[in-house]
Order: sequence, then C-alpha cells, then structure tokens
Amino acid sequence: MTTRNETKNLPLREEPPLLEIRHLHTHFATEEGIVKAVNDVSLTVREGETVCIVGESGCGKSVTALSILQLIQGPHGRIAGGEILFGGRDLLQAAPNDIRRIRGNEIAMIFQEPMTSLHPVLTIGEQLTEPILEHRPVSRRAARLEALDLIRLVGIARPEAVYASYPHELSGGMLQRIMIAMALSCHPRLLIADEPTTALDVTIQAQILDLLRRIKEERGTSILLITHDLGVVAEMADHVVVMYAGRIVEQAPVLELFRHPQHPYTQGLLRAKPVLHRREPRLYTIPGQVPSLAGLGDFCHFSDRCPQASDLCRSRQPELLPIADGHEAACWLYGREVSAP
Ligand SMILES: Nc1ncnc2c1ncn2[C@@H]1O[C@H](COP(=O)(O)OP(=O)(O)OP(=O)(O)O)[C@@H](O)[C@H]1O
Repeated sequence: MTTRNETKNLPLREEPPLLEIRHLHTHFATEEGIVKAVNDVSLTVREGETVCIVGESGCGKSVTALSILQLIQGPHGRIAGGEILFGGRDLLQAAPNDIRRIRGNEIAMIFQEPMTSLHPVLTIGEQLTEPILEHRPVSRRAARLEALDLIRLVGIARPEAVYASYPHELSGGMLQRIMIAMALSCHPRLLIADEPTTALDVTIQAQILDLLRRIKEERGTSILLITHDLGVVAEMADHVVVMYAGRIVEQAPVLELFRHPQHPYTQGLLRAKPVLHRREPRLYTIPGQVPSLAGLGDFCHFSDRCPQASDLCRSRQPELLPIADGHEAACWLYGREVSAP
C-alpha cells in the first residue's frame, strides 16, 4: 500500500512531538543572587515515548518539570524565557484558565511523596472522583465506577475497601498507586513523574515501575520521568536527558547513552552505579558536588569535578551539539573548532 505522500514522491511528514521545550530558562531571586535553576534547556517528548531526566540532586530536574505545568512559585521564581510547546501550542502564552484545564486533563504529575499530595481527611474515593467530576460531565455514580476501575487498574485487589479508606490507612506503595490512579483519571497524554519511587522499598519500586510501563503500553501515554537512579533509567527510558547545574550536558537514546556515554559527567554517573557480579572495594562516587547555581560564570560548570578538564573548559561554556544520530553532548572534548574567545 502506498501513502499519498509516497505517490507524490514527497517525504512523509513527521508528527510534531507531543512536548517540545525550547531554550527554557527558569530563575529564582535569592540572597546569593539569581539562581539559574533551568538554563537554556531544550528537550522533546514524542507520543508514547518515555523520556528520563537524570542527574544529581540540585541539577534542575524538578524545576524543569514544574515549569512545564507553570507551578513555579512567584514572586521569587519565574520563567525567564523559552517556549513550552504542547501539541504545537506554547503553554507559556496560554491563559491561566487554559493552563488549569491542561493540568490534570492533558498533563498530569505525580510526586515523590504521595502523602503530601493527598488530603488527610477525605477518603481515597472522594479524592479520586473529584477530578473526574470536575473535568467531565459524568454522574456521581459513573465517577464512582470509574474510580473503582482505576483502583483496579493500578493493581489493587480490594478496590471497594481502598475506595472507602483514608490516606493514613494505606502503605506508601498503595498511596503511590493511588496517586498514579488520580493522575490517570482524566486520560492525560503526558504523565510527569518526579522521583515516583524514591520513597519506596525496592520490591514496591519495581511494581510501580512495572505499572508505569504497562500504562504506557496499554494507553500510549507519554511519560517524562525524573530520577537520579540510572537503574530506573535503564528499565524505563526510550530517551535520556542528563542534566548538570541547570543545563543539559548530554542526551541520547537509552542504549546509545549506556553504550557510548560521552560527557565525563554521564561517565561518572554510570561508574557510580552499582553493578551485579562486579565487586569493587568501594563504590565510586564523583568527587566534589553540584555547585550553587547562583551567579555561575561562562565556563563548564562540571570542570572542577572533571578528570579531563582543560583551560578551555575553565574559560568557556561548551554548547550542546550533535555527536551521533540523536546523540548530543556539551563538552569541549568532542573536537569542535574553537575560535579565540
Ligand atoms: N523556590 C526556590 N528558591 C530558590 N532556589 C530554588 C527553588 N527551587 C529550586 N531552587 C534551586 O534550583 C536548583 C535546582 O533545583 P531542583 O529541585 O530542580 O533540582 P533537582 O535536580 O530536581 O534535585 P532533587 O532531586 O533534589 O529534587 C537548586 O539549586 C535549587 O536550590
């Protein structure tokens, strides 16, 4: 079968990505100066794709996610520039009412600590039905049945009992499942999950990751997953974005990133990941720590921790540039023509 484009001998047009962040800058005014928590970040999430943002604490992962939903707290915090295109439309230009509609309806977010996102004196059932009733014209009875289905979908065996429970009566793993059920209640096209398994023990962590994978496969939901755990990245990601000090330092499809990490920071993160059957006297850690993001100058911000840093790295910021197909890194090691500063 030929498509119209083939008969006309034109290349097939690619669907626009579901989410495209272009040159995003998010700043906080602090006593130490302007903190550039997100500094010129561009990334893409396609339909049905899982993109993981990885990096140590304080690299700007959560602020990137909060910026998408415009949950940056003013007056100290603000989005200072860039575009966030969702389905081709710039969210930064959308009216507050539109953003409220998109939040929950088309983009949903789950956080690290489910307890802080649930109301302690409302039952799980009340909290699950409320967003359904708010966003869609359905009866209370239909919303209840839908909520019970969602509880079942996230792998809870006795939905009625959980429906009638209060948050404090459930375990951390159950609460995180409920958070996922709430996020799914309006069939979002994009699910943003910020360290959704960090507070859970490893068995429950694996179950929650399984659940997210199943949702992606069965519903075609795109996922933007934030984690500091490369094990989670290996299991979940199609594409990986590595952030350091508010900037993207490397991004690539998952296999490419694990096989050919290019940036010394990514290489350090991978070296620091425990590997089964490889005994080392002590687990490697990257020396030093993420710098404060206030008033950083024009140089590679990883240079003071980098085993391969040169004078050039300490005097100019490298740009994020292509290395291979779909693979980009911001590092002076990769043979760029350098003009005198
Ligand atoms: N409300 C705020 N006011 C001032 N600085 C902030 C604020 N929120 C975040 N930051 C700063 O922005 C930077 C990035 O923070 P962010 O929470 O995005 O990091 P992260 O990579 O998600 O780390 P973690 O895994 O610990 O959440 C940090 O230096 C942080 O101190």
